[in-house]
Amino acid sequence: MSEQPELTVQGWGPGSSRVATVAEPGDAAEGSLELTRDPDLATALPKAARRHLAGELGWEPRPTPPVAVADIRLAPSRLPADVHDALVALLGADHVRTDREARLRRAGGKSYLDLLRRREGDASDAPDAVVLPGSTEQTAALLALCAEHGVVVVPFGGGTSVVGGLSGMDPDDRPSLSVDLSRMAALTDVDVASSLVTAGPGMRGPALEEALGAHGLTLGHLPQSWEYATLGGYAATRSAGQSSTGVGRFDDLVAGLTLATPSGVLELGHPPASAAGPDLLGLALGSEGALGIITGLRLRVRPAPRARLYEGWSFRTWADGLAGLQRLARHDLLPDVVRLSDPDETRANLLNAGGTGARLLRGVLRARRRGEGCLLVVGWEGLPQVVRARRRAVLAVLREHGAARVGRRVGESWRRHRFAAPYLRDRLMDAGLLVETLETAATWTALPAVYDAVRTALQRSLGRPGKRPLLMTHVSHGYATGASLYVTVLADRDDDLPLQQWLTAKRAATEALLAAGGTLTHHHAVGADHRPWLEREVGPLGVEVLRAVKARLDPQGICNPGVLLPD
Ligand SMILES: Cc1cc2nc3c(=O)[nH]c(=O)nc-3n(C[C@H](O)[C@H](O)[C@H](O)COP(=O)(O)OP(=O)(O)OC[C@H]3O[C@@H](n4cnc5c(N)ncnc54)[C@H](O)[C@@H]3O)c2cc1C
Repeated sequence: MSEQPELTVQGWGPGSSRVATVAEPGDAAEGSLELTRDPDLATALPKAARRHLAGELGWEPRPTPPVAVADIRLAPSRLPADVHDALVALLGADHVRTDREARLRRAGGKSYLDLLRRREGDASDAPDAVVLPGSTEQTAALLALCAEHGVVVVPFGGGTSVVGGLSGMDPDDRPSLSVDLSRMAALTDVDVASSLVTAGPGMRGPALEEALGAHGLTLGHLPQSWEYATLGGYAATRSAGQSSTGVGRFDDLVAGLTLATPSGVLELGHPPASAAGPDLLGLALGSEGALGIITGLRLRVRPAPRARLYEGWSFRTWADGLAGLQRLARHDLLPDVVRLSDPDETRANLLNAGGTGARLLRGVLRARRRGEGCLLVVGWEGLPQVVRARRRAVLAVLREHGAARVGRRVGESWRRHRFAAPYLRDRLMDAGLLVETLETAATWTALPAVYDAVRTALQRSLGRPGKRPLLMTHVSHGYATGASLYVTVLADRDDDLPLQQWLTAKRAATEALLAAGGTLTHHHAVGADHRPWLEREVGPLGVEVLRAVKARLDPQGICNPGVLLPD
């Protein structure tokens, strides 16, 4: 694995045209996947897809490039000199940075709103300084120092938050530090017999998988942000990956962790299992830096898969697809990867894919006398005989629900391109588009209503005479009790009020999905953006309990005060 570059300030991937080489777990024998960052939309998106988008959205492609990075406005650092000197004494001068580049790179995350701000030249949410502790002890001392001086700390993992988790907002407007965890990024212990490993919070997915590969192990957590996101970030946001239906959400993969807080260090989690009171580990998972900083993780790993099989199926309708998945879920037959696209996403993906693969697929669908329908990608990983047996059990159920098999090429193509979409987003934003995603989860019973409610709300909010949004939805994580819904939204951008346009649409969608029985978030976390609705999910007493825990661990309220808890 080549060294992973830093994310560019205004988009996804590094600034250069060559993007990291991505070797997925188990890829060694087949060679690795290399993503390239297309310089413009014309090469990134096939002509048919551009035409389709323009027709669907009422969008006129137009150049809307970001301002030059050199022109991004950055206020002078407000870090008091005595705190700066104390930090240098604690961490060393190399690990306390107030330079423009360091601060800009840790300004906010990668939501559409974050990118809009950075593209418009606004970095008012940048930290006053960036510090890089190298151990739990240094992190604990750093927190004590910041608590004493009233300096806000915002843990920074990969910087891929899409819910404003790194905005550093503080009601008291105190100076803020971005605590970059990239120095704590090593695999420090491997216990093969117990399927447990210990790793630093700043380790990214590719580095972890490479290190585990040497021991014949894998974690198997593969969110779309896998190239950049970190283990600490996954735990702090309760992330879910593309194989989470099979391997579990990140929550399920954490056996224990170390949480440094201004009041001391907590060691949480006792594998394999414990009944010693309520599980305090659950308090740290999803705490988004508001209770302290995760400085180490014990993770549950598994043997690297010996076989991997991905394939595509086609349902005639969304309802058929949901019914098929529900049936599989109830009988504990769901594959490791399950991704059911609605008709709009299926059509867009077929156009976007272009090339021979997509032509072949369209041919297969025509031959089977179906429209584009709803594409289902399924994948199994593990021992060859187990993969074969699990697959056999699924095929019969899919066929009973009217699904037609469209082949392995489709599944393999999805697998190989599954990290590419964020690169395309930059190009779409360059051409005047609003591009954002949102997600929720609901029981199988409520899922159809949640789907309809979100679509209606977004269509109403973003529709204008001659213009309408394109809403592409998929189910990506299945449970016995329900599934997640993930919506990609494209619309012609309002060039005058772009932030307002999305804030209004997002508010409408959130109200609609909550009213229909969806959860506030399935895997992106609360951050700053979802804070106003947390009480709707956990109740007023639930918010009070969280506040009480925060008051005990962080009495000065310096730990990421802008996230999780409502004002
Ligand atoms: C293109 C794209 C695709 C994405 N795909 C997925 C996906 O498939 N699945 C998914 O779940 N999410 C996805 N996300 C969201 C994001 O990647 C996840 O939330 C991820 O877990 C964040 O990890 P990070 O290391 O980048 O954390 P950051 O963005 O750096 O931080 C996220 C939050 O956690 C806090 N934090 C970070 N590290 C620590 C720590 N060590 N201790 C305490 N708090 C900490 C931060 O302060 C912040 O509030 C995607 C985002 C993008 C931009």
